[in-house]
Amino acid sequence: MLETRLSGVAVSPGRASGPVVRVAESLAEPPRTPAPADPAADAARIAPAAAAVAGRLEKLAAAAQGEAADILFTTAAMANDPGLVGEAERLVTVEGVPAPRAVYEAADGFARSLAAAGGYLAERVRDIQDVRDRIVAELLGVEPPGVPELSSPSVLVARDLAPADTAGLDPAQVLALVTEQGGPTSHTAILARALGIPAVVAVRGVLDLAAEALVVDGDAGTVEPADPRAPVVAADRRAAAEWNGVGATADGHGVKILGNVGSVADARAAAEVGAEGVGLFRTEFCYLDAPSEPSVAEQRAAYAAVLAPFAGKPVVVRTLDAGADKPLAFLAPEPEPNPALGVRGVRIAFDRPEVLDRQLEAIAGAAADSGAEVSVMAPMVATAEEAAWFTVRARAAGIARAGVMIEVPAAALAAREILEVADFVSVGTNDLAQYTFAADRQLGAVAGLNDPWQPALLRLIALVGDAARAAGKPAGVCGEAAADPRLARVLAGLGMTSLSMNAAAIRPVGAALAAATLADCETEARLALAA
Ligand SMILES: C=C(OP(=O)(O)O)C(=O)O
Ligand SMILES: [Mg+2]
Repeated sequence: MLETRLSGVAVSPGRASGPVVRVAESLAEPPRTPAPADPAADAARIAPAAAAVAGRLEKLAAAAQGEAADILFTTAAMANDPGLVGEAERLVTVEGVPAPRAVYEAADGFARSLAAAGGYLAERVRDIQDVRDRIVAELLGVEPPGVPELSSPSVLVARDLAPADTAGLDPAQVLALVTEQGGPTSHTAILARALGIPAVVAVRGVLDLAAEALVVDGDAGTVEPADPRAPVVAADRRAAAEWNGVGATADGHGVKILGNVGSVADARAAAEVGAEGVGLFRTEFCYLDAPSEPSVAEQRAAYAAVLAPFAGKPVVVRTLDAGADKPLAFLAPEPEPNPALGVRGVRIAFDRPEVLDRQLEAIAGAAADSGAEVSVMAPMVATAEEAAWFTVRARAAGIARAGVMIEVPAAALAAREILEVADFVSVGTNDLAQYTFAADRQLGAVAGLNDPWQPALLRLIALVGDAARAAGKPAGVCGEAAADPRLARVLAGLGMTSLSMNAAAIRPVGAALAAATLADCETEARLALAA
């Protein structure tokens, strides 16, 4: 066991320790060559590999409960499907394809048929891909990729995790999350915070650490080996700060304290700790796994459920921000060399306005159903023309208040013109930092640049604050910068009128603002701008 303490970037608070479970690397597509020397013998390996995978899944299913058990039993049955095994064997014996590749191709054929069938069957595509990867891994004698089923509370260690994997984690079983890559504003980090799982990202060398157990400090950003025999320690997830629930400075200057949400659980958590509304509802988080576009009725019901805890309160619903690190299967663009600079966010809507119009219709319906005071905003707007295009469409859908996010430097520089057409703006500091510093928010190696205290970023936010004051319209921050209690005061000093954050940050940020006057905030802002 190495006696090393490793450092990374703390992204989700809390301290926890326990046994390590590693997330296996994703498998490369198996090659079609060389052809097997003895096709009959190679084909004969497939059925036992499939049976072994099915057996393990059945064992997990027997230990699980409810929906998880049903899903595992169904997946086990897929692994043993004679159609799948038979087609893979045929590819080996008739076409001379090596067994791992044959399983890969046979499963993909099934996946395509399921996708074409649509509806419930299309939702099984991921399951068949999971089965495919497990059988291929079995044939290759390696660990299957993805997050393993956890039978007891564990610390997960991964190179990186997809947002869909993180969203599916069970906070009762995942004590903490450590990744070797990833940045503080990556969506995996955001989801870990929302789930209340302590997390440290960009921990160089953690994959080489041979420790059986780890202590993870999500406040200090450190990871160190623990005694594997020591009892498991789960983080205390209660927010401690005192706050009276009214977003304001000590001298009564109002700054709304709002929640960032992506699910019903997030919305309930934000309402419980006293969020005054929602400043960012990431609608795409509802559909990270969806194989096809949800209908208007489905979207309306999903959004209404998230809005329900905020009846009578302001809620900002962001239209789908698909692309880059949040791919949605039904809005996949043509392959691009630089997805973060490509067709993502509102840019997808320019090509496919009907998808946006259906979403706006669903949002208007959900507003009526829930009684929340709903506004909409568009992600990744770059110019005032784009802002005008969006607000016209939103109003045509019957949504009275329409704003845009400021997350591209060009939009911060054009904030005055944008506020001539939009009712409000909200600064997405995660992307604004990424694009200002040309530093990928998912990359641990450049995490230092994606630091919202950087004066260059704060100067852009100051421009937005000035434009909002001049226009007499609201400007908020809904990026992760708003969740830092000290930075929250700086943002208020720069003219931001609302701050939106994960549930765990609401009380500490509310308390930090209440402890300073507006003049204090402005002084802190001046110091930070000049740092
Ligand atoms: C809030 C933001 O949007 P997201 O993190 O979802 O990209 C942001 O970019 O700061
Ligand atoms: Mg963004």
